[in-house]
Amino acid sequence: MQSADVSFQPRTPITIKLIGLGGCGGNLVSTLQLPAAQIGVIVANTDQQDLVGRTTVPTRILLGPQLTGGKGAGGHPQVGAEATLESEPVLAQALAGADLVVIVAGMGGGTGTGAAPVVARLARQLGALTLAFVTMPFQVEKGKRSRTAEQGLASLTATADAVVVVSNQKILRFVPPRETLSNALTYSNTILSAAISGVVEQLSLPSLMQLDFSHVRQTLSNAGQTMLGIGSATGSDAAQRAVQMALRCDLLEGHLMKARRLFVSIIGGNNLGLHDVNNAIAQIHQTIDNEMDLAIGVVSSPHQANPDRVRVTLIASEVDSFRRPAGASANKSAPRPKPPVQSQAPALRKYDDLPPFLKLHRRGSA
Ligand SMILES: Nc1nc2c(ncn2[C@@H]2O[C@H](COP(=O)(O)OP(=O)(O)OP(=O)(O)O)[C@@H](O)[C@H]2O)c(=O)[nH]1
Repeated sequence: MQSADVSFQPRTPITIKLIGLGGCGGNLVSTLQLPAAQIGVIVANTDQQDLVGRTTVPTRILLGPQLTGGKGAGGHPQVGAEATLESEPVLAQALAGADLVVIVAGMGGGTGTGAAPVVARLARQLGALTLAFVTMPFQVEKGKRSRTAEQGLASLTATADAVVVVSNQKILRFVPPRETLSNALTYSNTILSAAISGVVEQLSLPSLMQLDFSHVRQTLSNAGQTMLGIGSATGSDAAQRAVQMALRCDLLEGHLMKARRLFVSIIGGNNLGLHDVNNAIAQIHQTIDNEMDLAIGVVSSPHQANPDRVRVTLIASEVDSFRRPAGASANKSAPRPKPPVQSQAPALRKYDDLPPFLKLHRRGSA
């Protein structure tokens, strides 16, 4: 069993800019609880009313005032994209100096879908590692909205470094039949918020383990569409159980064993136990392929309300998803995955610490 050396390490601070696009993106970034001093939060929308009325984020950008007059994109991504191009100089100013740009948007409408690829291209041109967190629509929104969302996702995947997708429809499968649509949205927002803060907090707080930004950049740049796993637990072996949850997460689309790059964020409170973290990291090494490029970060967050809670976010990228020059073979350089290893770590004893959407699913499927 491999173990990890866990000790306090200094880290060069990086500049992070988080930008929420359209209604969904604006909602999400406005409600995230983040160590604000280190992170520049921006919301941008074609809808002036939304910008004025629904967020208190200080940096608000009206996209395409000449084109749309602040009246929204009317569900047309082409309008969202053109409005964003019109506002590119303002956006460039807001994003300047960022090492990491995190884009948040809902795919399927006009603004987020059209703006996200334009902002991703701009952020990369400015030299930032560019990650996008997006929702895909519910089936009830089907038809044009779904097609719009698929096209938007394809275009975003071609421009951002890495894209984390949370499908509203998939979340609905974990929600009891009588639950309201707005509660389903809350579940989806909880997952997205957990994933975003897992990355942003990890990279903005002092590190307990050596993880420099250049390694994160190497792991996530040109990663394409990724897999997401999240876990959360409290108690004496919280880190181990949270890691187990993330490794087995129902949200993971694809096979973790086929992943070639893996970013793992472990965030605890003031009571984070070093032996627990050490065992959790050993567990990750046991589960994944030795050839995988692995970037693990561990931080203890003073902002966390419960000092016993440990949160884990895992972003994995399969070799088939990497963006590569046309004509290059996907599997040529990929080492063969080793067969799954039977974990020697203790099995999950209870699911009480899981976020409710996963808890419901586990119970329902047991
Ligand atoms: N999880 C989650 N999804 C949302 C939320 N709001 C909207 N969505 C999803 O995101 C998609 C796009 O909606 P919006 O973000 O409101 O659209 P927009 O980008 O502002 O586009 P326009 O209104 O046409 O300018 C919707 O089809 C929903 O599936 C939210 O608060 N949470």
